[in-house]
Amino acid sequence: MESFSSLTVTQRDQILVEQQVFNIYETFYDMPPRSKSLKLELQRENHLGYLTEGLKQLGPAFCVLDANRPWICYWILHSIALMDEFIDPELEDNTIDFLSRCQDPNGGYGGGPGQMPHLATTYAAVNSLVTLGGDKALSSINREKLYTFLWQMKDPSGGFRMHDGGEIDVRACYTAISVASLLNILDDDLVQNVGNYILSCQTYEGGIAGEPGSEAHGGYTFCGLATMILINEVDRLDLSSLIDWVVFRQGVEGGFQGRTNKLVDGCYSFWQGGVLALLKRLHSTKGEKSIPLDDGEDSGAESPQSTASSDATGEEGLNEDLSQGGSHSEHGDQHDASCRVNVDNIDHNSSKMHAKVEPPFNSLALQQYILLCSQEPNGGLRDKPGKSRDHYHTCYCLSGLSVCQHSWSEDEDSPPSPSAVLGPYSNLLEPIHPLYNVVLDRYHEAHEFFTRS
Ligand SMILES: CC(C)=CCC/C(C)=C/CC/C(C)=C/COP(=O)(O)OP(=O)(O)O
Ligand SMILES: [Zn+2]
Repeated sequence: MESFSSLTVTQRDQILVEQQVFNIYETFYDMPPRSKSLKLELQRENHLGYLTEGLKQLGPAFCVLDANRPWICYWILHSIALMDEFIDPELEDNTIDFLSRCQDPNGGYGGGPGQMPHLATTYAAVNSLVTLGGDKALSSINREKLYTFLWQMKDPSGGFRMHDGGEIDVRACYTAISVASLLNILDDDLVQNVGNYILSCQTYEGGIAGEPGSEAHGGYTFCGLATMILINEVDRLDLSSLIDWVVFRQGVEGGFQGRTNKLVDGCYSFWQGGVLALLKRLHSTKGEKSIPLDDGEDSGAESPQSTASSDATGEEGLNEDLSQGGSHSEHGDQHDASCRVNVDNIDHNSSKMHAKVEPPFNSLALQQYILLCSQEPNGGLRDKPGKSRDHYHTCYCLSGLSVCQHSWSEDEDSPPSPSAVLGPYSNLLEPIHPLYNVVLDRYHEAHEFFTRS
């Protein structure tokens, strides 16, 4: 990690970088000989073409039985939004109508029209509509019925089921809490005991598993950490071992693996990179509020819990407390409200607002993996060379790229410095809200809409 951290990638170094990555692939994965036409440039036009074609296929002519169509909408729409592009108004209207037909009359969204509502497709549909933005999309969500659906999915143990009679896991907790937070319908009843469930899934390795007793995995670690932040109970996790676990998931190729001893994969650029972005924001927020980090001295600062409760509705953007999501006061007694977060592994020097924070992983090496190994020059992104592109990997590779570019700026209100962006500066994507993975300005619009309506 040390020698990777000291790498600087300039135009002059580009050929060396390509050689390095492809030597690794030839050696370890027996990939085809290195291509001469590799570029560190994001192939925006080609990605846009691939994504727009995919969205058109969801229209009335779509006849394949598929239980994932709101996901396909989200992966495509979010990827397009990350590139600061828009779809044409007719396609937008068709997409809103299509998602409305996936909405169950009793609340929540199914995988297609007439299918039973499911938490994962509900999350995907809501994020899609937030990404489209505008009154028609946002007001198409029946929030009252959606709340009823979320409540029906709540298990007496505290966790959530993915669907009626379905499995209880960390994904279900995240999708339920994320949707409720984004739509401003999160309350103490939904939050009750979720924290205990997530806590029971943190493993001896430090990452979070899908269910108690399973193996820590990047996807679930993102879901678990984001949920704990949204319900304002993040201090209950062992954040020190969590960050250790996630930074050691970056491989020599620059990409992240999802779990110990598995291959790197482009989609973990977001699941693992997003965890690091959340921890960074959490740390900055705590720094801004002078919460003691590691010295054991009482600064007289408010506890994270009391701070978040008082801020619950009035905050804005990434400078807001990441735990703005809901009402938490009744459950504050479930854990020690004065407990201190041991986040000293994140950055020893950043108790000051806007202190420069170096990423605790090699951000340029990850961008290099995304651009050189995951990017298909003809459009779309993939797990790794030798695999085919798909909309899921396109979405999460681009989300991970955005997180790399934006999350470690000195001043979060200004664009990142060119040194944070690998390749031409035109590679810069839109910033996201890391708790929901929607583009930040779309989040702001939705936040404003659901606060007033
Ligand atoms: C919001 C939401 C629904 C999030 C889902 C999070 C997510 C990606 C969970 C991971 C699921 C999982 C165990 C994959 C392992 O697949 P694998 O064995 O094929 O891959 P691996 O070898 O990389 O572990
Ligand atoms: Zn993947």
